[in-house]
Amino acid sequence: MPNIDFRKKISLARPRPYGSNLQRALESDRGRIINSAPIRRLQQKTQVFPLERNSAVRSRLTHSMEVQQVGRFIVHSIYDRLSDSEKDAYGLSSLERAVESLVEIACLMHDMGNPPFGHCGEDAINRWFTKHLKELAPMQQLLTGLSSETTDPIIHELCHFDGNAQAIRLVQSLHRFNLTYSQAASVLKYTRPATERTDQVPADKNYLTKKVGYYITENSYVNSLMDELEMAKYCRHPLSYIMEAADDISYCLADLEDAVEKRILSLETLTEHLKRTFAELEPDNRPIKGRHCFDRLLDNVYQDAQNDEISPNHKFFIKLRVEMVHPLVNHASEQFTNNLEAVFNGELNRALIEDNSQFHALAKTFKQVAINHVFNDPEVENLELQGYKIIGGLLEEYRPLLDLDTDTFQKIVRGEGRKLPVERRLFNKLSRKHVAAYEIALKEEAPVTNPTLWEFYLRCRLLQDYISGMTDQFAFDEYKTLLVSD
Ligand SMILES: Nc1nc2c(ncn2[C@H]2C[C@H](O)[C@@H](COP(=O)(O)OP(=O)(O)OP(=O)(O)O)O2)c(=O)[nH]1
Ligand SMILES: [Mg+2]
Repeated sequence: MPNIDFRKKISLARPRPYGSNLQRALESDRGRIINSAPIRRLQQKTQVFPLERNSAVRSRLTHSMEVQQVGRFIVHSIYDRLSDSEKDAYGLSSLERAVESLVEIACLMHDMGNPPFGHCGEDAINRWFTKHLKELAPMQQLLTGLSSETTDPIIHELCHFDGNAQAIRLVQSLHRFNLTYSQAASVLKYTRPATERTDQVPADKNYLTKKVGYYITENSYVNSLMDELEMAKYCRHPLSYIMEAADDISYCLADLEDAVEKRILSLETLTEHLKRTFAELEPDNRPIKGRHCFDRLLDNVYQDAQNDEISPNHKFFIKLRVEMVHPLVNHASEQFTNNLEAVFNGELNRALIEDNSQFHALAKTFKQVAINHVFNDPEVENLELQGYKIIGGLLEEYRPLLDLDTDTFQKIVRGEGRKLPVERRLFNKLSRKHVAAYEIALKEEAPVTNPTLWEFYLRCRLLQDYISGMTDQFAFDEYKTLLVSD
């Protein structure tokens, strides 16, 4: 019998403990997240289409609500799969409500740290830092005085901004939500510190560490969380697999629905692309467990939709979702229970639905069609180029703050920057919350021995906090404002 007890992974423990009732503790986690500004900001952040005005097209918020629904469905499906004696044996019997709540809120939170303009926003921040970090005056000085062993990890981290790591930073350092460790761990998809490169990680953990998981500023928080929940190095919390599967299942269909809504694809061309892509991945075109084969299923969905006089597009996706979500959710839950020990230990080195099965091919088909026929649409790419320009342009505008030496910057922080009119005004535009996090981190014990390097690192993080916290529209407006005043 494997040594699995989910009560070790789902508990009341949190940084500042209180209360003794798990359900109440999780209700409080829900309340804090649902009522938080980072969640509200998701309504104006890109899922796929930057600066989208059509509100029928998904934003990060509406996407996250759909992920929440799929996550909940997977939890129910897992519970349906387990017998009472298995639930008892794994410590899951009395935890169904807790698991459901943890997964739902993890799903709602999963993109909380994403910057404006989606993927290209992350990339734009990293491009700017990769290109300019070593040119900034304090960094130039540090590079001449310190060994590369000291500076390389910091440089690596600052050039790898990541939405997932930023979410953990929001939870702990920027908002101090004091969530249960179980809730926070459910969103922690990767547990590689951002100071480490991928080639420093064991090969059997390559998937679990493919992206950075957390920054140095959250290092001690993540260490406590991992200790508390008995998570081994580079391993995950079991519930994060469910959140990840829910995200994968949700967006693979939704991105295509949005593309049809935006008339990037018609139903006819979409159907053809889907058939062709699936045939390349699964040439034998076997029936999907308990259903028709994919081609026939698509034809049926398409024909049915044509009979709808009001909205064939809407009907097409309702039917397609019914046909696809059920098998994919079943598959995710089956993978969860079939690999229970590896999932419990957080060492399953892949996503639940990525197992080279027919279901994996289905999800891959949808994603591939989006990559080949949606993400490269000229309108999308033009908007993304604007996104790059806006993020890069904003960082360039704020660059004077990063070129100051520590003492001069500290003067501005203390309100003594009269002789630095531009820098002082730029500083005043930053969020007070972000500045407070910078000041608090400076007062606490530094995980980096050189105080100048640590201060400069925190200042870069402050700028990344500010830029990544913007919505698409705010970033655009801010860029226009600063450009006009140039
Ligand atoms: N416009 C556009 N959207 C993309 C591209 N690649 C992926 N997407 C969309 C597909 C999904 O709706 C969404 C997934 O975004 P995330 O940033 O959350 O990435 P994912 O969850 O796959 O990875 P991660 O959370 O970083 O492990 O972004 C792209 O090249 N262009
Ligand atoms: Mg994501």
